[in-house]
Amino acid sequence: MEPILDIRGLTKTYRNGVTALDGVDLQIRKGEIFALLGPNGAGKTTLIGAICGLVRPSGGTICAFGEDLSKSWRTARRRIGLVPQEMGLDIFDLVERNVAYSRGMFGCAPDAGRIEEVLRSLSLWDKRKERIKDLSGGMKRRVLIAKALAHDPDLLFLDEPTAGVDVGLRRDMWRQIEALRQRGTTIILTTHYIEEAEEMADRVGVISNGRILLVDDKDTIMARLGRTEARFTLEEPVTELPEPVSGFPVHLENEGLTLVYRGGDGTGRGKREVADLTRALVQAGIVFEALETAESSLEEIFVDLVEDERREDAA
Ligand SMILES: Nc1ncnc2c1ncn2[C@@H]1O[C@H](COP(=O)(O)OP(=O)(O)OP(=O)(O)O)[C@@H](O)[C@H]1O
Repeated sequence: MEPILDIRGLTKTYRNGVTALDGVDLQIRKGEIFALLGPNGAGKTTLIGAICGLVRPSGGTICAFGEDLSKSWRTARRRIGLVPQEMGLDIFDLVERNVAYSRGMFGCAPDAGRIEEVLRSLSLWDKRKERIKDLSGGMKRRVLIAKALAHDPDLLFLDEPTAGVDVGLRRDMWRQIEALRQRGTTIILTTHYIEEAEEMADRVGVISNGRILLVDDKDTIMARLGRTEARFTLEEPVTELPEPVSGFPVHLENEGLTLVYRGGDGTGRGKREVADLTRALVQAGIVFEALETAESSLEEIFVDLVEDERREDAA
């Protein structure tokens, strides 16, 4: 299937010489939720800005809906929505009028029903006659989201939409995203809340230093890079590990009182090895009082990947 968004060799060097994008290749599938993860300054906002026409790329191509954006900018823009990180609202305007105006900006005919639907879904209906300046920070954020949805975009960008918002708004947000997914909207979001990416995204991309380090199905990433950690609290301190215990990926901590296993690959091998290790400990006469196990999260995978890349860059 042809991707809804096809980015090839995209580069961006700002006037101050900072290279924010360094040869980005990325294909987004129609209808998916794609989470773009990366540390501060990785290039996420620049990438979104380049696609949404806010940042002029230095090189490379962006095709959206099968057309080169540099040639068919106007038509593509109508089908793209953006919830930016920064507020850019006319604070003296009324909520409803501002959201309706946004729809018109994209060349769409007025549709009071759609505006009502959007406002209601974001709990803004009761505030529709208020001036934006009189709203709380979270409510202003809802207006930004409403503006991005007012023209029914096929491709929606959410640049850290839930940063600094309360739990209620975050829940509304994710409900809204789920409803958009049902309608077939393609969504690209950047987030620092990795548990949200874990929960919602179909695919995950990791960007660091303007380069895409990895793109894959979320489940594949978890399976390929996931790790199991098991910590055995021993009854007596141990100085040396006998065979076959020493054959497992284990080490001692806490002056020999804790035996730590780290291994597996997220396919269940880790859990099987921990079961084998438990038997090996019993056979070796090493008594343990407690056992804690944990599977690594997307967050740990992400941190490991970015740290690996930093080490490689430093070498
Ligand atoms: N207008 C600009 N002029 C010069 N440099 C810029 C500009 N905008 C961004 N940069 C630089 O480009 C790099 C990428 O920034 P960008 O905002 O795209 O990262 P980000 O991944 O969105 O970061 P964050 O998570 O902090 O929002 C950073 O080094 C940043 O300082």
